[in-house]
Amino acid sequence: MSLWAGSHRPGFLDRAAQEAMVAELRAVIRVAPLVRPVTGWGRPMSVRMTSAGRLGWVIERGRYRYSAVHPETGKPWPPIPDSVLAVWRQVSGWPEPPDCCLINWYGEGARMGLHRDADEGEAGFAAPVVSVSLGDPARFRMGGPARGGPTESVILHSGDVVVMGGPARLAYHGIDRVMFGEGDLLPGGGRLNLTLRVVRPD
Ligand SMILES: O=C(O)CCC(=O)C(=O)O
Ligand SMILES: [Fe+2]
Repeated sequence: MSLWAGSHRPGFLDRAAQEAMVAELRAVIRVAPLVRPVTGWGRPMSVRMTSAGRLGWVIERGRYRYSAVHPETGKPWPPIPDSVLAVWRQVSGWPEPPDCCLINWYGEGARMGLHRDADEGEAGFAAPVVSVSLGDPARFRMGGPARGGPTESVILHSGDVVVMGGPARLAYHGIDRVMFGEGDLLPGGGRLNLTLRVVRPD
């Protein structure tokens, strides 16, 4: 059976809900600016990132980790917007709120290579990762638990929600490409993606 069964919720957010969420995210980004993390290989990622919540995901001197403060401002992350927490409550099936809302910004040409979300600790893996897409459509690729296994892809549109839980929680996934400028939610084009995670470092 496909890992996709039941996990992709196309059109979960209507246009008004998407616009309201973007306004809340812009307020977050004003306080916690987007940064371009540099990988362990010394290469800047094409995606720009920031976070909301108790913890944010950062790369510090090539090491991936969760931090209580923004890497440039040194300040705590802003709270996760209510509209985002509402999505988590509706789809996660998890009794507690997420600790981290990672905010990814894809400009023209940005992509994300196949990876697993694997920095949340064993207890964190028990909860699903919930992803929200806003703006331009993108080709999302998902495989299995092993690198190099078979993959399938799907186009994620603005307002779509994906739940990566159970056997899919530690599956490889990534963004092949963004159809830059094909959406009409964000003036000037681009894609915002949110991933909500429960983080319980071992
Ligand atoms: O942009 C996406 O849809 C996926 C983002 C992602 O996999 C991540 O931030 O870990
Ligand atoms: Fe991911």
